[in-house]
Amino acid sequence: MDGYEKLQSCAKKAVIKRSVTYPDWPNKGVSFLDISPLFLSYEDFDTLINYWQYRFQDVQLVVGLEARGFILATAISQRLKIPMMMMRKKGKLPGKTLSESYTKEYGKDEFEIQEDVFRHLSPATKSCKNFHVLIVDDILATGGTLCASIELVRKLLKANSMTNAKISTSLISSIKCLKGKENIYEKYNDVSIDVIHEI
Ligand SMILES: O=P(O)(O)OC[C@H]1O[C@H](OP(=O)(O)OP(=O)(O)O)[C@H](O)[C@@H]1O
Ligand SMILES: Nc1ncnc2[nH]cnc12
Repeated sequence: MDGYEKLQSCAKKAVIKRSVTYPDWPNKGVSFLDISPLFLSYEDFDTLINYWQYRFQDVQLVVGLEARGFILATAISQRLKIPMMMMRKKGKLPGKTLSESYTKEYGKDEFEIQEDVFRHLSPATKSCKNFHVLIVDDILATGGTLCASIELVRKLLKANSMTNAKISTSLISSIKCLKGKENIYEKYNDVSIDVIHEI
C-alpha cells in the first residue's frame, strides 16, 4: 500500500469508527448518518484532514456547505493554507447573492453565495491558471445539495471568467442506495466526487 492508499485507509477506518446511524430521523424512513462524533476525537479528525491534505494539495479554494461542511472546509483551508468560502442557506448573506434551490433526502432548501465574493481573493489566487476549487461536505445522500453547490460554483466561476477552472468535491460518507453520485454525474460529468466511506 502506497502513502495515498495508507492515508485513505486510515481515514476510512476513522470515519467508520466515529459514525453513528439513527433510524427514522429526522423523518420516518430516513437512516441518519451522524459523523459529529468524529470531531470529539482530535486524532481521528486529524487522520481525516491528513488524507484531504494529501489528496487535494493543488486546490486554491475550498467551499464549505452549511452547516456541517463549514467545519470540514475550515480545517482543510487552515491545513492547506488556502482561502475558504461559506455556501450559506438562504437569507444569511448580505449584499447581492446567487441562489440555487434544491431537494435533499429529507426536505427542500436553498443555497446562496455573494455575487462579488471573489473580490476578497488575493490577485495571485484569482490569476491562477489551473484554478481548482474543492467543495466539501459530510454526507452525499440524494445529491441534491451537492448538485446545487456545483451549479452555484460554476455560476460564480463564469461570472469571474474562470470557466477553465476545475471543480472537485469530497464527502466523508455517501449512501449508495440513494444514488447521489449517479444523480450528479448525470448533470456534471466533469466534476470529481471523492467519498471516504460509502455505505
Ligand atoms: O445528498 P442530499 O440528499 O442533498 O443530502 C445531503 C445534505 O444533507 C445534510 O445537510 P442539511 O442541510 O440537512 O444539514 P446541516 O445544516 O446540518 O448541514 C448534509 O450535511 C448534506 O449537506
Ligand atoms: N441520511 C442522512 N444522514 C445524514 N445527513 C443526511 N443528509 C441527507 N440525508 C442524510
